[in-house]
Amino acid sequence: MEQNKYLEYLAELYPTIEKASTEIINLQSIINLPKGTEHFLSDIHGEYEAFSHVLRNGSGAVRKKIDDVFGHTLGTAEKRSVATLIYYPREKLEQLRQSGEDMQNWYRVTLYRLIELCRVVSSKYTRSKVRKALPPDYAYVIEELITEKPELSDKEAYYEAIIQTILDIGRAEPFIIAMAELIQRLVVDHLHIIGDIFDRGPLPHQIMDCLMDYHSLDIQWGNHDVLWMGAAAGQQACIATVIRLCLRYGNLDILEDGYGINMLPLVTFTLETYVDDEAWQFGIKTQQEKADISLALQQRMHKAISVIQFKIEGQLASENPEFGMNGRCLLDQIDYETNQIRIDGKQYELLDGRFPTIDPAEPYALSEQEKNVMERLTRAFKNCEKLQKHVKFLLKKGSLYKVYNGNLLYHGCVPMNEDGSFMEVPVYGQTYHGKALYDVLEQYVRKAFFSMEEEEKERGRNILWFLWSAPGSPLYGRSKMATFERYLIAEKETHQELKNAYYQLLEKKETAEKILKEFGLEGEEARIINGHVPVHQKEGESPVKCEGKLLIIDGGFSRAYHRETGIAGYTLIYNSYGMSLAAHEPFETTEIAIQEEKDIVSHQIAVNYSHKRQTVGDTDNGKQLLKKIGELKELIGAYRSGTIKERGN
Ligand SMILES: O=P(O)(O)OC[C@H]1O[C@](O)(COP(=O)(O)O)[C@@H](O)[C@@H]1O
Ligand SMILES: [Mn+2]
Repeated sequence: MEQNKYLEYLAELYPTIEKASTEIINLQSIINLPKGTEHFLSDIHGEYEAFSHVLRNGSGAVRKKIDDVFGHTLGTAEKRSVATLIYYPREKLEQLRQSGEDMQNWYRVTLYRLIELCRVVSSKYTRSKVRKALPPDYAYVIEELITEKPELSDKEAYYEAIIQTILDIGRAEPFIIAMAELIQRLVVDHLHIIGDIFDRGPLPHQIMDCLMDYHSLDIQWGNHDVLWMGAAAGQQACIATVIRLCLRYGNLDILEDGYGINMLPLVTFTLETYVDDEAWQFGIKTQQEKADISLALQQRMHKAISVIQFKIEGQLASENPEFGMNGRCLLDQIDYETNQIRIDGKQYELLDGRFPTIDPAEPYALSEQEKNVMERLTRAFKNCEKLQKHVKFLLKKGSLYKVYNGNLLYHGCVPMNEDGSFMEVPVYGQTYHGKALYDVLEQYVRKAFFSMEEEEKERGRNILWFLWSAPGSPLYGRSKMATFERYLIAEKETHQELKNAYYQLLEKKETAEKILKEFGLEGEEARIINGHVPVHQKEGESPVKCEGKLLIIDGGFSRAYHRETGIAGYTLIYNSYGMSLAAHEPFETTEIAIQEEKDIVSHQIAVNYSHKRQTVGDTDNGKQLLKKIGELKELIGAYRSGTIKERGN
């Protein structure tokens, strides 16, 4: 009965045997095309320029196409020039014009080369998909140029006539730009962002704008992303932490200029409360003078907001004991007379004991002024249109994990015990592990934004904070976040954030197999793609774990971590021949990338490679299409057997 209803519904869309048959033929031809290229990036951390570069070069995928097409006919330098032109067409054209190049000749040669490339990169897609990707102004001409025309007897003359016209009417440059952008667009079919778009670097808002324009993507939230989502939802510990991190990295511009969130409430409060406090322990990492807020003042604001954060976090940790964050309740362990603190039974000297807003009798209570500051900031975050737009997008395209074409994608870990069993994590009165833990946490994230019940909304907001830094958080996966200790205690032993057992267990293949099974994946080809932890290439660490079943691709975009990792990091490409990791050199600036024609992909590591190309039929989308073909065949059967009548005229 149900099936019949479905066929009736399908009959509305394909009212005749002929229409249903045509659709089957169309779908079948898509299924036989090579699988589209997937591109995986993670841990971008506000580094817009480096991110944008890697997006443009497709982690080496554009260069690979250039090699395929121009193999021995172009030298390395020329290929590099073509690559830079495709990444930065406008800038490259400008540079050439100034260098005194014979432009007419260069236009002609370049147009031929780009057409050649466009033909190859578009051959993987159906005409209709390519058509949708074409820039409207040039759609018709480009389609003419890149489509094979066996019926033409003198193809050369035909193409030459079109190119000559483009040159004659002075449209070579916009045409070159359109072609370059089209190549970029077609080389990567789908993008995966495995978390941590925000914090540390200066331009996360521009990354978000760029992602919002991208043709096809999904996002697995990282702990830094949920932190910003929490702030947007009005969760005050998240708001304080977001501001603290912006101050720590000299990134107030993100808030003030990027999002238009005014820091005046915090500035006035700091000026009144921390007047003669140098706040030495709260230095700014990437020092940026701002016209209106001096470094000295930023440092004090940094202290002011940190103290607010410690207070709010202490309250939350004791109101939610099951979050396992009692270790964050440190303010009541301080002896305010002697400036000592007790942690795990040991006394430590505090590096800074001046806390003008802390009442030792009630150390977690915000002072009246602090309350006022937080109320104003909360309003500003909640009313910030741009931030709300970005977070809506994160909710729409994002999730805590994703199963895509046989791979499992997540930012942090699946919390485990040392014996390899999944860790039970309590969430509001019930415990969960593995996939169920991920699912319940994601539900709460969505409740924070969409629930109609204030209590559930509040729980959801607090889960965003939990996800940021709790030991049971799959996005964080460390025993504690030692923020207080790092600022205020010299002894390094207190700074230790122990990684969840997962990270040790990664050396064994069974770990990955167990996790994949938990998420419904099996077989040789299934893999976990993970972000979050930098790979220490300098010390010989490999991004390939669990005998190839798990790949850690911390993109290492974060400049602050280059010293530690030795290279900028890894990204991943999964095309129809298999998967390969791209290792990146640190990115300097866009200007240098253009001037010196630098690509920053240092080498590629094949993870698995096969000469038999995977087709769309092997992908999730392909399986859907195959299902649809099956249904259409049934529909045709129903037409033929007379159970369903053809309709229309
Ligand atoms: O380098 P910073 O700014 O001190 O940040 C360190 C903090 O960031 C964290 O590493 C979390 O960020 P990641 O998700 O990027 O690892 C914490 O574990 C640590 O306390
Ligand atoms: Mn992270």
